[in-house]
Amino acid sequence: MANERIVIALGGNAIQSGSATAEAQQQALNHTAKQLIEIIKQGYQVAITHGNGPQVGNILLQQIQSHSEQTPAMPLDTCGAMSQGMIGYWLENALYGQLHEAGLNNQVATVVTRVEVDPDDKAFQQPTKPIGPFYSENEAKKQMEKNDITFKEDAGRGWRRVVPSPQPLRILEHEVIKALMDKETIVISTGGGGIPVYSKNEQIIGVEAVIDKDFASEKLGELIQADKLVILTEVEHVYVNYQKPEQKVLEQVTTTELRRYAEEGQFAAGSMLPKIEAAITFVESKPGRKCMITSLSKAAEAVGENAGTVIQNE
Ligand SMILES: Nc1ncnc2c1ncn2[C@@H]1O[C@H](COP(=O)(O)OP(=O)(O)O)[C@@H](O)[C@H]1O
Ligand SMILES: NC(=O)OP(=O)(O)O
Repeated sequence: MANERIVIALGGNAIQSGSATAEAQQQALNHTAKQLIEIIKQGYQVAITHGNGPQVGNILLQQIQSHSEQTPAMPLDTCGAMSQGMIGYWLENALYGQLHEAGLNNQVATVVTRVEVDPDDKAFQQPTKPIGPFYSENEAKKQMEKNDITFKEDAGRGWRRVVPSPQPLRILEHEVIKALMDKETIVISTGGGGIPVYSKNEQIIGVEAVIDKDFASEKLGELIQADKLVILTEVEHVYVNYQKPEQKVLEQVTTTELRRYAEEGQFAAGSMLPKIEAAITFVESKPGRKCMITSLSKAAEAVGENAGTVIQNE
């Protein structure tokens, strides 16, 4: 519906669906932009957020591999900022072409976004967020012995480096994002969950972590007074008994039902569970708010509640 404000959170496959080359990722984003245009055409004010797990991990690895006195390695928060700039740049280019083709004249802007976290968040004691490439168990264990870093198995897909993932508390740039949206600008922000920072003695200090982009997108949705949060991922729907013979699709579901399913352990930690938690928090933050979880190809239909899993209050 025209003039409704939505946050669209792009999952990993919207950016990298195969090779990690710049060319391949830009190609994936061209396809993504095409789908996003179908939503923009409907007249929504759109804020786009995105993940950065593969990209920030690769940037960090490049820092470590080419570290020297002349080319010192950058810390993880700075790598997060680099990933926001890189993906934002690619997506701006992709949207520019697609907007032009559709005869739309919206401006697009990427906002480097800092997100405040608690430096004492218990997440710093236990890294959980997978980033970068996948390794065999052997290779991961060798690297763990050599360096002071942690690897974990990631959803049956291989081993990945894990880093702390604190909760987002406040988005420092949310007023800027809102002001740009008021002027019909399509805003790309809060990339990779935002750059984790904390404040001390009036100073902003970056911390080495990667925030979950679904939690940060939810926070953004509340702060910019969005009507809908649209979480795009690989699957068209959320399911109960996922990948079991008795798998059941969820089309329209209330937060009460979702909470019950979550308690039953229906949603995998680190993949679907954060999306479910973000959806519940967003929908319950204000009457009338809705969240859709679906695939990129169903995004435009899901916004109109004609596809995907639609989560709402009773
Ligand atoms: N109950 C469930 N219903 C649907 N998908 C699920 C469920 N539990 C786990 N998943 C998995 O979660 C994945 C989405 O998480 P992930 O790949 O981490 O997200 P992102 O797209 O943000 O990178 C889906 O592709 C699916 O494989
Ligand atoms: N930061 C973040 O949540 O990235 P992914 O969605 O790519 O894991």
